[in-house]
Amino acid sequence: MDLPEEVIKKDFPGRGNGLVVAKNFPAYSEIFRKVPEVSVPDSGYRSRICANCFLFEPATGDSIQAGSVAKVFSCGKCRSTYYCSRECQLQDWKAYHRRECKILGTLAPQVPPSTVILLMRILLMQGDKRQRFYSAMETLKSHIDDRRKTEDFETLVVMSKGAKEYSGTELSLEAVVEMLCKIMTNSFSIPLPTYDIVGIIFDTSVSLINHSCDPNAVIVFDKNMLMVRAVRPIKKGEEIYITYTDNAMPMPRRKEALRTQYFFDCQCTACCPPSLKPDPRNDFLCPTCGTPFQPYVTKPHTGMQLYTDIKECSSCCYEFPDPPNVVYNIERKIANTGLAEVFGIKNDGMPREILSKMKELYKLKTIPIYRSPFIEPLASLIPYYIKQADWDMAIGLIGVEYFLQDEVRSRQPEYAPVRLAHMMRFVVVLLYVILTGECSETLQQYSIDFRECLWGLVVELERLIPTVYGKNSAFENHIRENYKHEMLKQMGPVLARIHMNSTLEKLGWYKEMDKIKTYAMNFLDRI
Ligand SMILES: C[S@@+](CC[C@H](N)C(=O)[O-])C[C@H]1O[C@@H](n2cnc3c(N)ncnc32)[C@H](O)[C@@H]1O
Repeated sequence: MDLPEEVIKKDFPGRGNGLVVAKNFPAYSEIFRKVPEVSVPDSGYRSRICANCFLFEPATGDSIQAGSVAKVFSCGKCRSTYYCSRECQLQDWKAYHRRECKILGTLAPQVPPSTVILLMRILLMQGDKRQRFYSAMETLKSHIDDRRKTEDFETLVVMSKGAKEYSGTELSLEAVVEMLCKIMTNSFSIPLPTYDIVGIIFDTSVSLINHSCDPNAVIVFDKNMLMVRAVRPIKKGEEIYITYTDNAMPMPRRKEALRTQYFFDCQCTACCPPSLKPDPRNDFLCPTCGTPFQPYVTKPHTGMQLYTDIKECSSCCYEFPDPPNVVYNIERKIANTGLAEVFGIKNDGMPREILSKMKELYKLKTIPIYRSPFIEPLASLIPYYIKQADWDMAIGLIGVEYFLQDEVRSRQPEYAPVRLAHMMRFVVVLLYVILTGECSETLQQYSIDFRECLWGLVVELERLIPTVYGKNSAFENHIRENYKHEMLKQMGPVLARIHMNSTLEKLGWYKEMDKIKTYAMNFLDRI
């Protein structure tokens, strides 16, 4: 474990070790950065990403497209590990690959799950590196006894058996299972700026960061460089918190996810605030007047005491049917749609099904569109409609995401990495619409100047990316070189000068974006 001197490991009763800062960090500053100790590309991306530096070019808002990654080539021996350069290949060979290459070659064309490869990389470590890593791992939580009680435990044992056999480790199966449990508790996924998850990392210092649903820090990657960055000011002596779950979910669902995946009952300031703070993630709406209400009790509670008693709307005095089960009934309706479990489109019929279920819930007028369970399903529809080149739908959904959901889902929307990913996707879609000239009559009625919208989004992205990723990140360079320069070139010298020397306000960007917002709001009633 190697920590910079500004960060100190500290034991906290109830949550184990955590990291605190030894000096003040202003908002949007970098707390520390490092190349993670062990990283492995996700199986789905293995042949399209460099296993050493995770080189990518975020060319679309949704997934890596052929041609968007600098050309990678496979290791000539195992043919299942890819690199962008001989230098990367050599570095990875020295660090890990020389010990796993033969094993992967024997298994090819099958590739073990990335968690198993990661486990093998740890089992195959040797010498000083092994000693240092294993002793840093010792105190990390495995939750093995909790995991033993879960349905998935058998799968973990099978995966451990595989890794033990392939690696030929002298460790007992029990020790390997415990190691896998530590990986499950302490590894993090690698998101591209587009929010595609392309791999996992395990790092004995980064894994010490504890969770809060109201985090003060975020982990981002610039290629394979991991950065822990403050999203608000963090005072000397304060603990660093990131979020482990989908932070757009309402409190009971976040708590459930943390309990089942990380085995703790979250008592953070968002789950048990010292004073009653409105949190839009927990909003329900009065179906008559639309006033939000917050039904969850905010003291440490058991499942039984989760709701406060809601009898009538505090604003219009509408009497809710069936008190005190109001919220329970709404939550049951949400659960019945299955929408909360939708994280991607798996078959052709699914988009229509998702849309009709969203409509069903939207019509109840009791759950606001800006919160879960509308967020994930809506996000998964966007790439589908982009692929269909259905711009009416794509722009409508992106508009809802950008104007209505992002403002609420991220506490500091301007500085949330996911918000930037959505802006990037917005850019890509507008570009398609402009290039193809395909714009339906419905969209035309709004007289939107898509070029102006696109220009403003690119300028905003260029301004915001350094606050999240630091200066000169691959993402920032990509936006500048592939979008901004190109747009300026296309405008010609006169227009380019006007745009470069003017504010977005003067250029009328906000007015044009408002037209898309209006379109998105009307779109909600139309679908
Ligand atoms: C990635 S580890 C964080 C480091 C950990 N505290 C340790 O000592 O190894 C995740 C585990 O830490 C604990 N943890 C993290 N955040 C917590 C929190 N807010 N409250 C209680 N326990 C927490 C849980 O046991 C969780 O499974």
